[in-house]
Amino acid sequence: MALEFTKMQGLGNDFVVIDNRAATFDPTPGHIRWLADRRFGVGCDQVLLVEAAPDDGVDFGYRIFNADGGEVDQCGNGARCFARWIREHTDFAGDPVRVATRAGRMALTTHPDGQVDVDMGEPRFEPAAIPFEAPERADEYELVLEDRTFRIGAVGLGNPHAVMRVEALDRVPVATMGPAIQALERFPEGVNVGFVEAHGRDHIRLRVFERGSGETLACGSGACAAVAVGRQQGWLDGTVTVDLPGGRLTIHWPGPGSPITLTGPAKTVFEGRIDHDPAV
Ligand SMILES: N[C@@H](CCC[C@H](N)C(=O)O)C(=O)O
Repeated sequence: MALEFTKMQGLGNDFVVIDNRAATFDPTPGHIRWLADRRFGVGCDQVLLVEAAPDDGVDFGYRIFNADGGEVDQCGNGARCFARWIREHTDFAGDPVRVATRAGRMALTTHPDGQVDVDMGEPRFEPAAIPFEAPERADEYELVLEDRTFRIGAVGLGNPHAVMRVEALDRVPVATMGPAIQALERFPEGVNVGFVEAHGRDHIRLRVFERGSGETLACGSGACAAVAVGRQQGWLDGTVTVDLPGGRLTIHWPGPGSPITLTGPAKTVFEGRIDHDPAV
């Protein structure tokens, strides 16, 4: 088996994108881990499949796999790359591009300057919708890690997020705290963990330790999660500039009852073809 792919990135969160509209690729977790492997495969944080539309209400289907092989429901930076891939590889001219994911439907709007807007739907704060184990919905929850208590916000963006506000982002041990929070049984489907340093009401710095991929240079749904939690807790406004290690996103959330949108770049790095490793 040989696979044609496009390598793409959104602020350094990188993707192997495969045209699967003809449904010829039925990946196992082993296939995904091989494609995502930076030494034995292509290398990426997530593998994205472009699929045929499952019904008349959308233009395409969109499947997402983390580097560890697990299929997940949402990827904001991936959605921007997905929209750019559609513009570069098909003659589809509809605007926005409407896609179906396991998390629901998304609308993706491409701009001539390379920026893409993603409608990520309404943030969900009910614990069952995240999912997160808590006796009742709250703006803040306490988490105990090795006898220390930390305060987090929890939110669902089609995928689960924990958000911790910190004073000094560069001093946070993201590589150990991220996995420790992910391992808590209170997140039955795992969680993406964001650490946020606020600079006023309209600007934050953010690092995200992603479920299934580790710390990435940027996480679109994580940026939406950080802004949704900050707005819900009352320390952020409705339009926020988010600086991640890989670059800048703009997030807009008017508040409850409205969808949250993210805007940022998406780029093709190269096109390639990889022969199937018979050991996979
Ligand atoms: N990088 C993504 C999120 C990808 C999925 C995530 N790791 C999960 O398991 O939910 C983004 O930009 O949103």
